[in-house]
Amino acid sequence: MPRYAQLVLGPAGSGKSTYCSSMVKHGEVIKRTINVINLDPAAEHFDYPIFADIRELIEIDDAMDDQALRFGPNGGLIFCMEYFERNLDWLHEQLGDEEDDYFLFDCPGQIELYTHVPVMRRVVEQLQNWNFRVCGVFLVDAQFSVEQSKFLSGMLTALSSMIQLEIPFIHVLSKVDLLSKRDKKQLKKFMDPDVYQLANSELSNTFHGRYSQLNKAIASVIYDYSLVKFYTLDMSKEDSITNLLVEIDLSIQYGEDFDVKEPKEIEDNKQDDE
Ligand SMILES: Nc1nc2c(ncn2[C@@H]2O[C@H](COP(=O)(O)OP(=O)(O)OP(=O)(O)O)[C@@H](O)[C@H]2O)c(=O)[nH]1
Ligand SMILES: [Mg+2]
Repeated sequence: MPRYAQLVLGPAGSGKSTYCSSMVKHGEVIKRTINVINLDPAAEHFDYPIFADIRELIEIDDAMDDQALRFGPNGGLIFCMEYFERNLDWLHEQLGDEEDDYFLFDCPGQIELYTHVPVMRRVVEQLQNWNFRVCGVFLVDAQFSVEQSKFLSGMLTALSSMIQLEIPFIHVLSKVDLLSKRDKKQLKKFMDPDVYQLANSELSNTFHGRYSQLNKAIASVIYDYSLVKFYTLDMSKEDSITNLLVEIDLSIQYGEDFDVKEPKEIEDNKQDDE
């Protein structure tokens, strides 16, 4: 039987840890045990119970305080993640070997880890070798996505991570509860976007004329892949989390291998007949 994992990715502050905590709470409501593993060596506070924590293996201060290494925060993070990559046995041990387990990996916010450093790719490959079905949940703060050019930029980052990791991706615009009515309306237009139309809608004075050519060229890359579609997430609404989890479950075929359980009444009737 497979196990399931969501890699929770996205830029710094996009709401990854908050998402993990909300998913754990939602899991309690729907009677699904969801375990969270912290993969951020620089993380400090958690609102969720930690199943395993990379900081037990290595933490950011180990790389920054070491007199021989003397890394800053970003170099230190890459060093820690490369150390983690060389010690994936630690992760294997933490994961144990229960069937049907469901894990969320709360990842660091440094975007280069998904776009061009191979660490996360190796983690994905290893999880797949351990019989995990893995999907990426890529969060982008909705507040930075209500302008066309910023939305395109978010899409591009998501797309390059998706290409690098080669797993099903669910793209999420987070923190929708913080948007004004007007911004929510604007965002709706982007949800299943015609990217050409998006790029064309920039203003057309001289600067914007050239800028819009660039946006159009970028839009055509996204359109050619036709892979990036965003879902919105409003943590204040249970439906929003429910709908998102349905999409994620579909992407990793969660539950497809479960035994079909008969409704309790049918089982009780059967027992009565015997
Ligand atoms: N209103 C609102 N605030 C949110 C939401 N998600 C996250 N936040 C807030 O945004 C800030 C950053 O959230 P985190 O969950 O720590 O973001 P992160 O992506 O884990 O950040 P890093 O791990 O530092 O990259 C916190 O102050 C959260 O309370 C949301 O859906 N709604
Ligand atoms: Mg976090």
